[in-house]
Amino acid sequence: MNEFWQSCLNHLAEDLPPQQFNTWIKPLKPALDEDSFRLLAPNRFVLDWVKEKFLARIEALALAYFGEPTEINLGLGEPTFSMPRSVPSAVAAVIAPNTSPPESPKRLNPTFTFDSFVTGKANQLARAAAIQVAENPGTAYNPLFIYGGVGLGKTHLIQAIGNVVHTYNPAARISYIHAENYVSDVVRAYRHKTFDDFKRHYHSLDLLLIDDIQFFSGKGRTQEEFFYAFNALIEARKQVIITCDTYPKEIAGMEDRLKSRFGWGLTVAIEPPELEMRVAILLKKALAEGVVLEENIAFFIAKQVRSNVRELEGALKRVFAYARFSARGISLDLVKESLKDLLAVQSRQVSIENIQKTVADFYKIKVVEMYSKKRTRSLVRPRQMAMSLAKELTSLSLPDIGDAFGGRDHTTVLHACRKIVELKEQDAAMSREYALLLQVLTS
Ligand SMILES: Nc1ncnc2c1ncn2[C@@H]1O[C@H](COP(=O)(O)OP(=O)(O)OP(=O)(O)O)[C@@H](O)[C@H]1O
Repeated sequence: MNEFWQSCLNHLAEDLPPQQFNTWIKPLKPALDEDSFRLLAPNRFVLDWVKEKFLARIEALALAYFGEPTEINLGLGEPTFSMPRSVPSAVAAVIAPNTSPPESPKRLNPTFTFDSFVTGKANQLARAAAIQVAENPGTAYNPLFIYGGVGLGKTHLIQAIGNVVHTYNPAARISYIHAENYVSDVVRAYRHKTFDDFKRHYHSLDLLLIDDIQFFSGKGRTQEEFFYAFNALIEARKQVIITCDTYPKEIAGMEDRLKSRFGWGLTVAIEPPELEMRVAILLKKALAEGVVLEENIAFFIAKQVRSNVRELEGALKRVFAYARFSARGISLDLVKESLKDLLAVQSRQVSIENIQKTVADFYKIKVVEMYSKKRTRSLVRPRQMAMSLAKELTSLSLPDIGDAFGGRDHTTVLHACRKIVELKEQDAAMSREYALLLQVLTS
């Protein structure tokens, strides 16, 4: 069985993107039973995810290996994460009660909760990981690193963790800090020679939530201080949660030793919400203001505002304000009037030509190659990406899109859209590229 698992690991390491392999497959440990083959996951979160996404694949590998169907059972067992040597293994730690009086959670917004956070495909993994960490601070995933574009809910999610931890343990020392403020704290400590106080504060926390860490870029002294604080907290099994606009390895101007540490725990992405999720967010936000929004109106707004949730909220606020000032009810006409400027900008920006140009620039190919008949791999993928973005961002039909790509058939466009959905699910890099292009085109 051990030999099978080794061969299975080899296959999966080749098939899966490294991030997925390291997060989901590597922590599994084979357990030999009399008459069945069991894999032990370190926690329920990993167990459920593996069951849903990878079990069928592992069973297919078992069939190929043993030449007969082999049932694989999944169970819970000891974590097998290989943690850095200086870090104690992550087992059942709870936040230790403090001896000195608790600080109230710094700058936590009480409305940022898991309940008020709408879930969809774009953020379900990040939310599940956040819940896991909130329930097991310091032991589930440390650090938890959440990345994604602006206004997609990173701050909301990490503050929701802070709020849960505070509710479970009001004595926990929790600090939420935006990276820019952390930089200011370092500068202040430097000027007033108060690094001892600075260290005492940051090294004694139970939960550090640090937002938008890309702001540390190029700031050597800040990075050095953060390195010490990070090590001290992780070694003491205190939870660190970080958000960033990009994947750890891609943060420009960040020391390598920090980038590698950011990947020690779990790294999860938040992507721009899909249409139905945007509608759900609008309905929920409206309800929070005491307004029951009609679905067709929510769909209309959600179709126009695609870039991020902050903009979606902004559009909704504008509609509400317009309705109040003009003392009218919320109708489709009123929405169109109130969002007039925004709609004009959107329709100017997201033309199919714009999409083709942007995608061609991104992949460093010529725009004419979007229409050409050549089918080399280096052209096919960008073309499929552009078709899929055109489907999402314009109201053009499949045949119209096919026409705009050198007179291709609508089935080619459909195939492209499906292929991109599939690739986004399998390949983290692809998914990031898509999110990035979406954001560039709609911001
Ligand atoms: N899934 C969601 N459900 C409900 N509200 C959301 C969701 N995602 C984001 N929001 C709301 O959108 C607004 C912007 O979110 P937030 O500030 O968390 O984004 P961010 O990713 O941290 O952005 P930035 O990178 O600019 O800091 C907030 O008001 C937040 O409550």
